[in-house]
Amino acid sequence: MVQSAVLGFPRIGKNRELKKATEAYWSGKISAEELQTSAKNLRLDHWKLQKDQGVDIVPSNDFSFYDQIMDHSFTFNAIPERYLKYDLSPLDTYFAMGRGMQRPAIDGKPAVDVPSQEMVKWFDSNYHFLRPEVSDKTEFKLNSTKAVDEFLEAKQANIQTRPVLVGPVTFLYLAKATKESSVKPIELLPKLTAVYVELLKKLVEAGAESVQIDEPILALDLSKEVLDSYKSTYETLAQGGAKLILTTYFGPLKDNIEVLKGLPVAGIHVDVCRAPENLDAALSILDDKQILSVGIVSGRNIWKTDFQKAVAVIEKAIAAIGSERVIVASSSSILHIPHSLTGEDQLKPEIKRWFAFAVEKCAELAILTKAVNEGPASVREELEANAADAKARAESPITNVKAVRDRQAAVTPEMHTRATPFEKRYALQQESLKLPQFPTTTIGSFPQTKEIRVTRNKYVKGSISAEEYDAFIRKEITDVVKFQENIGLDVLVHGEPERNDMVQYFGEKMEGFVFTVNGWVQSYGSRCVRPPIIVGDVSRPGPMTVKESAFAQSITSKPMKGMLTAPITILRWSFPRDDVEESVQAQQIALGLRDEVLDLEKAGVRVIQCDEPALREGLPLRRADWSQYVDYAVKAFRLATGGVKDDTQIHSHFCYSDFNDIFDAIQGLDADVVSIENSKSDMKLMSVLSNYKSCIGPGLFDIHSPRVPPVEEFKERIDALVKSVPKDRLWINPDCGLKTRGWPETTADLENMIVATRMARNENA
Ligand code: MET
Ligand SMILES: [Zn+2]
Repeated sequence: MVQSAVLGFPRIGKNRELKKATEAYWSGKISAEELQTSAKNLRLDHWKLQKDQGVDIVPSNDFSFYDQIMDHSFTFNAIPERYLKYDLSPLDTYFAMGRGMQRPAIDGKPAVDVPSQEMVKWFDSNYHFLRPEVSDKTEFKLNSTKAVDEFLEAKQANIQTRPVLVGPVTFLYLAKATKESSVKPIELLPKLTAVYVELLKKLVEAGAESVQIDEPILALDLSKEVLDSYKSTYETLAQGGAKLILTTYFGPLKDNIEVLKGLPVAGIHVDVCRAPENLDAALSILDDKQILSVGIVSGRNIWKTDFQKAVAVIEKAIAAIGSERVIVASSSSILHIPHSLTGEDQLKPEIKRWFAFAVEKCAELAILTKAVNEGPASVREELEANAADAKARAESPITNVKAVRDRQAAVTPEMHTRATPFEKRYALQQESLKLPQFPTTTIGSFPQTKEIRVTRNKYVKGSISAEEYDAFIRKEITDVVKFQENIGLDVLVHGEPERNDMVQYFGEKMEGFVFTVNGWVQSYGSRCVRPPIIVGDVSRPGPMTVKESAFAQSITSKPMKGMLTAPITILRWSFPRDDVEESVQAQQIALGLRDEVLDLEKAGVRVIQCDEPALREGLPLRRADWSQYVDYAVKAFRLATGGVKDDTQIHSHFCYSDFNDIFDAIQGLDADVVSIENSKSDMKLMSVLSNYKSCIGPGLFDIHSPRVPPVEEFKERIDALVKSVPKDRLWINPDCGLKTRGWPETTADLENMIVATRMARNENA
């Protein structure tokens, strides 16, 4: 009999209960015991929920208070010394690793001041993990029995679970060596694997019938050294006596499949949503007993699974190896999708029927499994309903809008190109904008005060009128403009007070998007996001930002920068469609933005910024796929911005990433000025900066921190930059928008930045 399996369930809870409980604990409102109790209740709820939907194999140890990788660092005692010296409780040590800790001395306990571990994106998802830190001094040992405890907790509730562990090769591959250590993390595999064996033995003793061991790095380009390590590592792991299901996801295994051949594991899981070819690849290397777990229900998007296609794939696996050896599974953990569709009553029924969130995906797994075990007749109604939903979606007018498609068909290469090369048009812009050397600017948003949020909520709820809200926004803009004039910034912004979020704001103004009320997904720790969903062809019915930007420009003689979110960021921070290529969706968004850019220009806005912070994260996992992505991403930006006059200045902005990999792409955008987050990266951008051909503003202060750098520090940074960037190409700005900061530090930061800039101008005139 085929069995169904979920690889990991969203842990934050239907109404973000976990977020609320952990934040309450952090602020001292509830005790550690109360926090543990609510976590335990959530775990139990989630196991029951999955069982109730009919899932056979449900995961345990997929729960985490902060991040699953950090749980492994903690479990295996990869805890950097700096977190141990304060004698914190284990739970507080753990949270300190995740979010840092700063508190004054109290009751004879010393003051604590320790930053968090480094946070990194989980492959190409929007989930973030805390990068493990190891050194030759790391003493791997079992520091926590979380995996065993959670297994037993479920068992006590009469639920047999399959514990999830992140595999040792993936763990060390994602780790970094501590500053003091020169060890290559992967060299520590033998030591770490020995402790995994101990843990596996404990799980077997506790009654675990099999263990899911995740090795997602197998979807990456790997060195021979890493690939070779699989054999010895898994031979050692076999001593643990557990039936291991080696689990891969997020992409094609390609040649990496070879290292799985002959490994002493009970089975292999592959993602056939992202890479259908994984099915044949896996079938070709299994021995005659190994299980194949077929990841056919996507853990990465919110679309209903096409049952007809899915059944055909599963049947193929059954035909090859027999139903006893096939598992029907989610492609990856489903933590990347919202909890459930229940309560999303604002969604039009004709659109809601296209979606399946986590709970609904569990039901899908059960239906598919029944279909292959008992025959299609056993779930006829479900199969028919699913086919009808798919048909309705394919035929829906919103998924194929003629006007949008016609416009796409008429896009010409010239539309991606500014009329005049940078050198020449920049001279014209200088003439018209009359900016000093080292022009100063900000990235767009100013502090989103409580008053702004409260007033916006009132407007959304209808308790104030559109006129009252407009007047409020105008006053906010006026204040921010005056502030910038007073402290002496050169290129001003309107401050973005009208925006809830840089993607949602545009989604709401365009056709083709829908929004959930409760579709939260964990991004990192207790932070959750609620991505818009792209459901149809995207277009822009009318101006989105012109009113605010034109007003802001009308009250100052300084240049006002119009502020837009660029195509890839809108696409990446939404749930994209799965029925149309992402390149097509990016182009649709770009055409809408193009109209906006031209309308801004018409309204007298001479500087326009299109933020593309998500450009880096869209890079495919395999290098061979990069150029195709970069090509359409760059084209989308150029299509959005390429139609302006020579003396209209196009800016772009990048943050949250390591830019080395996309520096050519950034150059390819042909923007006149780019600002790049830089302050946290120890100015490591420096080496590439000198090669940049247009203007560049490396961020001068970290907007995530309330700390205000003194003037001297700003001056040092500017001096360092002047050495690598041509003097007439350097712009001065913060790392990113200021919306999460308060006014006092914003004022102090910007004042110091401007004083230092003036000093630098005097020295470099
Ligand atoms: C994450 S990038 C943010 C850019 C946006 N213009 C802001 O200033 O907030
Ligand atoms: Zn930013």
